[in-house]
Amino acid sequence: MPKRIAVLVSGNGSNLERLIELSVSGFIDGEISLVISSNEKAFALERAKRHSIPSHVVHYGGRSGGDYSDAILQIVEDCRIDLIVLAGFLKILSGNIIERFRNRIINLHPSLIPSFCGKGMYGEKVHRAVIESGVRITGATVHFVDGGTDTGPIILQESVPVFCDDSVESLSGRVAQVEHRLLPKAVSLFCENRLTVMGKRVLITGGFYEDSVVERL
Ligand SMILES: Nc1nc2c(c(=O)[nH]1)N[C@@H](CN(C=O)c1ccc(C(=O)N[C@@H](CCC(=O)O)C(=O)O)cc1)CN2
Ligand SMILES: NCC(=O)N[C@@H]1O[C@H](COP(=O)([O-])[O-])[C@@H](O)[C@H]1O
Repeated sequence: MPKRIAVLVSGNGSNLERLIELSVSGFIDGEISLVISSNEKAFALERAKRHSIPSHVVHYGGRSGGDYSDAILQIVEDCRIDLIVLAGFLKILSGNIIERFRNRIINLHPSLIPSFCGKGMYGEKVHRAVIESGVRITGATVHFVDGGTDTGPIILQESVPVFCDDSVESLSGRVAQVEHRLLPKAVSLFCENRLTVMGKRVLITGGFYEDSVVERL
């Protein structure tokens, strides 16, 4: 039975678009069943509408983090969601949803965690910090979500070079190209039940990513 996937967004939705495309093509053995946005003006909502995917806007509205997260939990449980994907979602989840969806919430972050992450580090702020730091390598990370911010077990990462003449726009565009491959791959592995969390590590089994003795021979 294909997994039912909810994608949580706050902005443009280019990663949502890729997940929809690769779900429809069959690369992802799952259905994008629901989109939830924290921002009523998110273009990602237009993308959901164009693909006839049900969507909700859950306004933060000064609620506590736990109350806000509970509002989202109610919606995803009513929709029988199996996997929650945070694709540019800018609110920190907390409380019951973290436990009820332990190792079933995947987040995309535009750096190589544990660098350039945590509270206040999102979107262009990440790329600006990377450029200003002078590092020569950045990248993208897909990880499971826990009660902390960008602290959950890492599923996949891929590096991206930082060029000396990079702007926030040029760097974010290069990282986005990697994100548009990395996130669907992680979602696809989840839907194929190939991810096993052991402490802070994620084991990928049953194929190309398998970290097995055979592959080391
Ligand atoms: N429990 C978790 N919730 C979320 C995580 C997570 O790792 N654990 N990841 C974020 C996504 N994210 C980084 O990948 C992230 C998003 C937003 C922020 C942040 O500082 N947000 C501001 C508010 C921004 C706004 O509303 O415009 C804040 O909380 O003050 C940091 C990291 C999604 N949820
Ligand atoms: N810390 C969270 C964060 O910064 N997420 C980032 O928001 C962008 C969403 O793009 P999209 O709306 O086009 O998918 C992506 O680059 C994603 O890594």
